[in-house]
Amino acid sequence: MSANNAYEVRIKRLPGSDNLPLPERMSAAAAGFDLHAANTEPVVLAPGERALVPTGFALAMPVELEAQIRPRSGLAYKHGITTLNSPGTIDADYRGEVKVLLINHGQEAFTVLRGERIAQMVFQLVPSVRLAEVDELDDTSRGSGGFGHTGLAASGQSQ
Ligand SMILES: O=c1ccn([C@H]2C[C@H](O)[C@@H](COP(=O)(O)OP(=O)(O)OP(=O)(O)O)O2)c(=O)[nH]1
Ligand SMILES: [Mg+2]
Repeated sequence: MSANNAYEVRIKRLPGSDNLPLPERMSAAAAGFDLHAANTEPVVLAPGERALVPTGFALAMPVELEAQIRPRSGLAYKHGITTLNSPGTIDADYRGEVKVLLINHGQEAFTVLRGERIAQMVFQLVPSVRLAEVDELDDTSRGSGGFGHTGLAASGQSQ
């Protein structure tokens, strides 16, 4: 953390993206930085189609962080445009261009124009974890029940 209590994430504009805004928070306490599309030509997504849209930047963040690429609800609600691999994962050691995998779940074709805010990037802490292999796991009341298991005994129907 830096002096003002913020993690410093380095961001580098890639060639050709000088005139694009960097990712930006649209309100003071927004969780996400909106990402601008860096495609030079319009990208047309027919219903059901997907495309990897460039953003024009690369990152170097502290190892304890990841960045998640999440959909914008407005695009999802109005046009059925979302991120296919939601949330996308940007690893701390990734130095390539951040890209957004969009899919059109709507009924109409959608055109992605350069500069448009297509998704948002949320930074998250990733705890340091080490897997320890064992022969037996401790018991719990849930045990191996899952996938709608709770409530089955009472109603005969999962919820
Ligand atoms: O929405 C995304 C998801 C991933 N990436 C980049 C950053 C990430 O660090 C890398 C790998 O992503 P992921 O681990 O999700 O993909 P993979 O299919 O497992 O590829 P790899 O074998 O390269 O890890 O691709 C993006 O730019 N946008
Ligand atoms: Mg991977």
